[in-house]
Amino acid sequence: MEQIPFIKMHGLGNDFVIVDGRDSKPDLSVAALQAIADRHRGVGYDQLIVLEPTTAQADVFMRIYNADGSESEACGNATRCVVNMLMDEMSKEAVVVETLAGLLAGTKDSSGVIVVDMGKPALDWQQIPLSNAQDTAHVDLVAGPLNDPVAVNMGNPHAVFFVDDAEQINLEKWGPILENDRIFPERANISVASKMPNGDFRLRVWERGVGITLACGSAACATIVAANIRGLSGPSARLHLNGGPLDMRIGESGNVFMGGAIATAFRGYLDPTLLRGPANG
Ligand SMILES: N[C@H](CCC[C@H](N)C(=O)O)C(=O)O
Repeated sequence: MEQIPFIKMHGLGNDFVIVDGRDSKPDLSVAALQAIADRHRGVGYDQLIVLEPTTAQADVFMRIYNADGSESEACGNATRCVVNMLMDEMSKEAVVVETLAGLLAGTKDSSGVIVVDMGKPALDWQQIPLSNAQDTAHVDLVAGPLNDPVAVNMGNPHAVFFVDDAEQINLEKWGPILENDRIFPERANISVASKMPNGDFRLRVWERGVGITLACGSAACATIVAANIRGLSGPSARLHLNGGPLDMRIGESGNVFMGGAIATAFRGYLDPTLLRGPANG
């Protein structure tokens, strides 16, 4: 029976099963991805990451699956985990990760924090994508207490709603409704953000294909971009996610940089029964 080794890492509790497919690519069906994601019967993850060989000017290609088995183009927290892993493995000071969204460079800052360059946001309505022509700085979308989001593509689609108090929003209710709104033909990651008295932001995220997570790096990128567009912040801010803080900065080039904690939780093997899909009962 095939034994697939994995490493479990997380960025602020946004957790990843990372499989090294650089020598041989694992064959993971949607059923297997969902079975592995099950936190009771499987391993549990927000995203499953497969490292693959790269042909570009990069050190690795990173494929990203959500817990529902769908594929995503970008994942900020997993990029930081993979950068850290490859810096150790390759004894490099900086690592370039290729994703469906492009090449992302990561390195360690002077205090040991992994910082990745998440690239430039895309802000045209076709690039989000939205289903019709809209000003992405003020999207015509309402759900309960939420309205007037900023839409940002950071490789993947995001909608950011600024509210008085993000804690008060019933994200379990409105997240899935907005994720699947017809205005988002590829669905979207849904963020609610509120500015704190000290100029930081509180950010809660309903992730496309997952649900509420403890942190979402690409949503943090979308939020600093959205806050900057709305004049709510300058080019940098600290965002407080459920799992902890991310330090965000829009560089002079327009690229978005993100730094924060990551950790390795454990290593193991995917049980072959999981690879066949969900167990009965
Ligand atoms: N947790 C990830 C985002 C996953 C995005 C995914 N949910 C999607 O775009 O479908 C992050 O740190 O950026």
